[in-house]
Amino acid sequence: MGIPVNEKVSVSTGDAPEKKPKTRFRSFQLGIWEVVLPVSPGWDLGLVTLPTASELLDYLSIYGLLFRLFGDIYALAPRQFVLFTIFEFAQSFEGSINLYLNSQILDAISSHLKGEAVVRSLIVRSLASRVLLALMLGWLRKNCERDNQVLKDRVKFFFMEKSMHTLLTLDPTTAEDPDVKSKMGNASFQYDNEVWSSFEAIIRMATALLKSFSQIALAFALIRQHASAPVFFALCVLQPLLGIFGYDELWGKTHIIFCINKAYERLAALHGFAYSDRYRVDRLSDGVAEFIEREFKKSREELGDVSTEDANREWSNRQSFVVGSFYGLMNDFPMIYFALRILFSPKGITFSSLAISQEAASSIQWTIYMLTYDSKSLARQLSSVKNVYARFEIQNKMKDGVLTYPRVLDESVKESTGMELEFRNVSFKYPGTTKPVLEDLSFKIKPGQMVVIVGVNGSGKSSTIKLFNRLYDPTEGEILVDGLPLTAYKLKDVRRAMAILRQDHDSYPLSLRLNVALGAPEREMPSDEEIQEALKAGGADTFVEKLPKKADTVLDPVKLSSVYFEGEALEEMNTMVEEREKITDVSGGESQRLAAARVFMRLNSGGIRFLAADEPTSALDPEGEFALFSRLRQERGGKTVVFITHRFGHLTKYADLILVMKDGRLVESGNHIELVEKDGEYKRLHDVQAQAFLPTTDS
Ligand SMILES: Nc1ncnc2c1ncn2[C@@H]1O[C@H](COP(=O)(O)OP(=O)(O)OP(=O)(O)O)[C@@H](O)[C@H]1O
Repeated sequence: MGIPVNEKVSVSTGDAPEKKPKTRFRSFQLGIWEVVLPVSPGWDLGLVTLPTASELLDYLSIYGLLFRLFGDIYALAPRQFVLFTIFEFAQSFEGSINLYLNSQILDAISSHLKGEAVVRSLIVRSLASRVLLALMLGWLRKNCERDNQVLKDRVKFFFMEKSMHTLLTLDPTTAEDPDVKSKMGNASFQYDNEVWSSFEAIIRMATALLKSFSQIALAFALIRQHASAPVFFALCVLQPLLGIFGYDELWGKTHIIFCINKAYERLAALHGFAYSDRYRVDRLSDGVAEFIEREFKKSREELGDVSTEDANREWSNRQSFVVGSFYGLMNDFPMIYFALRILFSPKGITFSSLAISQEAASSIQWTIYMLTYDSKSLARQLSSVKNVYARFEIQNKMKDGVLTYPRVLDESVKESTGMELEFRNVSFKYPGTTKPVLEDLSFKIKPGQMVVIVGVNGSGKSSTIKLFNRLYDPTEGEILVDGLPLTAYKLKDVRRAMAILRQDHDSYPLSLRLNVALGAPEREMPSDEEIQEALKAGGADTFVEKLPKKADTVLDPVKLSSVYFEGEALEEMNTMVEEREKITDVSGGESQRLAAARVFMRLNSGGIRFLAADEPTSALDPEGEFALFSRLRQERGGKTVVFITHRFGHLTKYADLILVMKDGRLVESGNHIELVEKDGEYKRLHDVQAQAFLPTTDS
């Protein structure tokens, strides 16, 4: 292991230096790359790093998890679990049985070569046993396949469902916590089965160990009469053992590789620009293509003959040829030893002892390699299992209330008049930020009122709406709903009584029908008529009608196809994939109409006492905007309604209350007439809009 040139050692400060132990890094230059590696507190042996005491303790706690893991998997499919484990362990004896049978055949061949009598039945029995064993294991393997698949899928979906449940119930503050984020990880639907991979790796390691030990034990039993056997074994394991100390590859280590050659970076960027579909139109305009070619040539010249070999290979190239040759020669030590024995002391060496020793020794070599390679990945996989289980323990930071909502204490009051909402000196900062986005906000919205919140960009309007349904809790102050603290109610109940059309709405990667049906998630699938009604109310019916699959269109289908193209069928196959996985583009306005349809579905499902619409018309044409506002206003009956809009001309004249926000504060409140008379922020915003419609005085 050579010490790299240009090595620098640095210490990371991290985000919270007082909490995390500081990591030391070493960095050095390899060709056009800078490689940064953490300096491990353990003893770095090249291929493996011996763990520190605290890491050892950590491993022990991880191994405690195995009982839970095995218990859970057993409970999911007891029969399949038992079959899988028995089969895997049974396979580990295959090697030793074969070794034993081989030794019998080799002994017979050896006797034959020495001109001694051969026991034919022994050879036949050994050969037949080998064939029988291969057939039996093949048959078992085939029959276990289905059971293994069942076990694997049950494990996959069990942990997937549990992880999804955690994810779906996280409040935004908890979800944004870096620790929670790292526990949740990035899941891929098709390939993510980390728990199964870990389980398989554990079993694989255990069976490999068993296999090697049984082979070694048998080999010793078979050749123990030869004094040379222990020396021979020692030579066989020398190579892999020394390999642990001397093997020095970059890929097995934690590292970052940065490119530090500006010309190479520019070449990569220009190449990306030339190949990306995204810039096709730009490339064709204004002579951009020639510019790219010219710059590419210039950067190529600037790069010169500097090696652009990847960093992993550059790393390996550093090893001296003497060390490399020595490791190569170590592979042949056993053979060299036998050759020398034949030259100087041939007594006791037989043909079969040589072959059996060689076979057992290669098994030891393989086990050592496997243990060194797999132990690292096993530790990683076990810590990912630990992560999976830690996910299920994540507690939401936001505490749920206990009161049901609505509080129908008086049975005579059946009809809802809407929700009463009061902010008392509310201030709010987003988690992880220092600047309050809302400051000392106090207002009261009476049941059934129609309220419009106005203010310039960034004044805090959307943040206020996020506090209404407890996406976040205020950092200071209190919000009351129907006279009681919002935090006292069951979150689910309060959210169920609200319909919110958010500004940053999105279309879901599901069919348009489901996009709308999700407005009323408690219900069974709504009928076609109900979906149509909601689409119509949201103004989305016309564009949905024009789509070939109408409400069954999936805007952005999940890509599960995998294709390998070769030869003439290429074009047709391309078309087949495109047809199946075609993305249906909708405009911003159409997507907004779809979100509105979802909210109408929610309103139609009943029980809604509060409706908020945060700039629901920003992408709509004026006609669409007017129609949507009119339909939303019609929904007022029995509800408190809050609108946020920059184009408030349609609305403020109907509003019972207008809240004017600026820099996170409430600067004015009242109705349209009162606020115009006040001649303040509202009047200013109002006049800017009115100005656009006045005749221009320019000549
Ligand atoms: N998730 C977030 N994390 C941190 N800061 C945020 C977050 N969302 C909004 N902000 C900040 O909070 C402030 C108020 O934003 P908010 O969206 O509430 O304003 P707004 O009045 O609705 O603006 P607009 O009219 O542009 O929609 C802004 O400075 C914004 O950058």
